[in-house]
Amino acid sequence: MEWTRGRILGRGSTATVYAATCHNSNEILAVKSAELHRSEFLQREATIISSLNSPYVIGYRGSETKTESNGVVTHNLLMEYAPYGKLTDAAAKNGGRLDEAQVVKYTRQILRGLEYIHSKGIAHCDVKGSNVVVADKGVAKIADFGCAKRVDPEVESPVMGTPAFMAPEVARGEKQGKESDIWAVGCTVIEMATGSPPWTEANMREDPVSVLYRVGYSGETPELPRLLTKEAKDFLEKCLKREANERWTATQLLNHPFLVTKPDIEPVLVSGWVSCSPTSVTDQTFWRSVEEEEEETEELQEDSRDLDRLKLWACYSEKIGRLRCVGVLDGPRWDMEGGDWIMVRVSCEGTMISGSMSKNVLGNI
Ligand SMILES: Nc1ncnc2c1ncn2[C@@H]1O[C@H](COP(=O)(O)OP(=O)(O)OP(=O)(O)O)[C@@H](O)[C@H]1O
Repeated sequence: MEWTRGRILGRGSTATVYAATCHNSNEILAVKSAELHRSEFLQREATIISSLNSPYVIGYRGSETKTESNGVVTHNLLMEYAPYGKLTDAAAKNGGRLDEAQVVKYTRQILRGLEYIHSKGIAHCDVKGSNVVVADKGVAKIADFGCAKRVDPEVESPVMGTPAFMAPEVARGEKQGKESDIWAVGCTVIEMATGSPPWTEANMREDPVSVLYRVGYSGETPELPRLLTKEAKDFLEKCLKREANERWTATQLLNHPFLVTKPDIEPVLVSGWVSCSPTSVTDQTFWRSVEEEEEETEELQEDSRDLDRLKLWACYSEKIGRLRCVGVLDGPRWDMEGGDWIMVRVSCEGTMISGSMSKNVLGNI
């Protein structure tokens, strides 16, 4: 497919997402790109989303490896473009949090997406507000399948995701599946309703290792936002059961009174949401040359590399290093996206945190 790269829409821990136009159809696309030698997650994501087709999952438009004009070989995942950005942007534009009617609407759409994904035997493994995008007509769609995997109880696979959204069994490194996605839906509802992920007391915000310990071993469940109705709190309790097998499924939750008794509201699409995104291919101010972008990209990449190297590593290396020393963690990937919460992706053979040893290790931190 012939296409032209436009400006940067967003940057994740593994790739950069650009707007692009398709030459044949003039459709605006989102193209997620990574250098080929660092595109393992992107290629996995492409394989997974190419097998999916739902109005509540970001649409697949193709994937390819390409040599750019500067000689760099990139892998590119072409996707449907979501003009209203991330769900967390929607909350930010609404004063930091969404009202309950909006929470209901988006939760319903997220669960419809998850019901479909789960029916295909796939777990998303990183459900959170910043991995849900708002597409045409204000429809929320699940995006970023970089952590997703086929659920197979026979195959041991590393746990992934974002600490504040991890279910207890994931934080302990035991297993990760459809039930863990449901816990993350509960956390995402809290995030939409309050503007912050769960476990965000002042003294916990900066320390993902403490969050992992608390989620995994404290026996606590996240605090339910006081302002929510009784129905909403009951819904959250069904998501946030510490025992994975007691959690409701996506299908059951779609029939919970919190979601069935209220009609969908019309989306409130505040124009400010689209501050950096085109609404049509004729929005020429949006389309800057790739050269301009490349300059900016190089600068930003340099900045983010510095941030990665200096700040994140300095902050966390000591604690994480202690875990790595005992073979608990190997090669974690850190990302500060989503406020103060970092994403953990582990490329080791086993699990991230295993059983009682890590409990002791974490207990010493
Ligand atoms: N289809 C899309 N349409 C519009 N913007 C998008 C789209 N997909 C992603 N983005 C933007 O690009 C950003 C980065 O995308 P994404 O989260 O998929 O990258 P990532 O490298 O996998 O990030 P993460 O660190 O969360 O894994 C998003 O936060 C969002 O702002």
